[in-house]
Amino acid sequence: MPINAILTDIEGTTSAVSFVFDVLFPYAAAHLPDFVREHAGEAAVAGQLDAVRSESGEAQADVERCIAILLQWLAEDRKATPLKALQGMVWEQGYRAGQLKGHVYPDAVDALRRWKAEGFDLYVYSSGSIQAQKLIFGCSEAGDLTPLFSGYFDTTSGAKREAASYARIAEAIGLPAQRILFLSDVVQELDAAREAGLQTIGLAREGGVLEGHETVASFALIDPPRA
Ligand SMILES: CSCCC(=O)C(=O)COP(=O)(O)O
Ligand SMILES: [Mg+2]
Repeated sequence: MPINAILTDIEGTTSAVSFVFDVLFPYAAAHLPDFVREHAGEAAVAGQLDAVRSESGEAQADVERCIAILLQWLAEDRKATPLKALQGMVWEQGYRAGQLKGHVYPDAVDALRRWKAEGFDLYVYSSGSIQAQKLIFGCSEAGDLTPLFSGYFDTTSGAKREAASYARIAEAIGLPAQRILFLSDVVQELDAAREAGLQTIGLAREGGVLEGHETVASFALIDPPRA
């Protein structure tokens, strides 16, 4: 079945896991506490702190307690939407200051450019917030890659291991699910996407197989089904 659109994960797929774990997460851990203290009175941050209170079940948590909860979630790599939103805000400062540059594998850059030129519509689905997605591609080592993408999806569309999230995304894209190819390095995400009807290819950059899915080590080896 030919596809019209490609939906890609970021961490472990277009970009190195080590960039997220060794650069982005430590940057957030170092700067998030002061960022939250400085901006806690502003609506965008205050709203996320309310979401932290709600998701943690600690309705009375003050700003310092919210920071402690956020740092705990960060250490656990919990894909909590308020943490992800605040990380995006903190990383924005790092990218704007030139302290961060987004890592995107050269094979991913080449393939995304080629697929876009061929007429495929490209989308991103990551647990990182949409702001964080635009930053990693917009301030990447390969320059501004955001003109390649037609849309971005994050955990506000649902969790990445749930089929309903992919059904929601297909509806938002406006294509039948089977016309969308999803790329990821996590088998549970590929399983969920397939359950929703999307086509799937796994990325195993260190080699190996993502059980039940066609698996490649590089975007250079992906040949999207064409009409
Ligand atoms: C948008 S870059 C930061 C990635 C991130 O915060 C994360 O949790 C990775 O999630 P993914 O769904 O891309 O594996
Ligand atoms: Mg991933």
